[in-house]
Amino acid sequence: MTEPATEFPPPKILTLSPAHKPILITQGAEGRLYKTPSPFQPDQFCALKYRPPKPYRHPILDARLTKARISSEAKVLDRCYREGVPVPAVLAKDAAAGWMMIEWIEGEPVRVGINKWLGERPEDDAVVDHSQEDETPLTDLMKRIGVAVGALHRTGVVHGDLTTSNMMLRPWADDRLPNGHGDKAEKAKAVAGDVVVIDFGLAMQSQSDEDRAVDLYVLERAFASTHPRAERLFHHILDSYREAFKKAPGVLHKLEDVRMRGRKRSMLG
Ligand SMILES: Nc1ncnc2c1ncn2[C@@H]1O[C@H](COP(=O)(O)OP(=O)(O)OP(=O)(O)O)[C@@H](O)[C@H]1O
Repeated sequence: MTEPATEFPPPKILTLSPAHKPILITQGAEGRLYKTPSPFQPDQFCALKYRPPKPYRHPILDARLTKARISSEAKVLDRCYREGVPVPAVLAKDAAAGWMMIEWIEGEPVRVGINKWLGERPEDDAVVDHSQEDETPLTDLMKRIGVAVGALHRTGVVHGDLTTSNMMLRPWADDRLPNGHGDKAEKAKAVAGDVVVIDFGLAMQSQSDEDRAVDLYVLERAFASTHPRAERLFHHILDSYREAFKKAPGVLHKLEDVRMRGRKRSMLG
């Protein structure tokens, strides 16, 4: 079998220091993500997002598209970072060469944290008795997600692909972590941490309620299919979004229409 990493060579920037071997983290249809020591602080890591040339595309068109996509993603990230939205900082970029270097976010995707919390529960949430369960750590995480999305929309950015895989849980320092041992404490630790939004490959600048509502709808649908056993808690995300973002009422009103259209579409097949 061909080793995927050798199909396309890594970008030149990653070959300059032979002592630092980049680690290929993911390889998607469009790009690859490497973890590599930061050239600015060698005791820290950074993430290098690379869009290799596509041999099936016309080279001039391909170069233009790659440059535009990297530039646009870096621009949106920069804007969010400057305005205090929790996203990775952009450290360097060479859009023409198809890469940007961003801050490495420690921790796991929110998807993994929520699934650890949910553990081995039956898929049919209705059969579970939640009355005896303290769900505060999980609902607190949902509220942090709503605050992060509210902050994003406040800066005039819509993400385009909000899912719990495109959010990381950056670990808290020990003194902020839930105390104790045993299953309950372990579950609480799984959903602890700051929410950092990643993957702005489909993001755009927009102030429209409709675009923001679609962003929330995408998250709602992704959440329901990734975490069906926590679907009844999704409203906590919307509640905290409403508190975090002044223009939320208009967006949430639009969300009703977007849902309606979604239902009609799925009825028509
Ligand atoms: N800054 C980061 N720090 C740590 N891990 C990251 C970071 N950015 C991305 N990752 C990890 O790499 C994975 C892929 O990253 P990302 O979603 O940005 O790339 P992609 O899906 O290939 O992008 P695109 O959808 O734009 O083609 C993420 O799911 C996450 O696990």
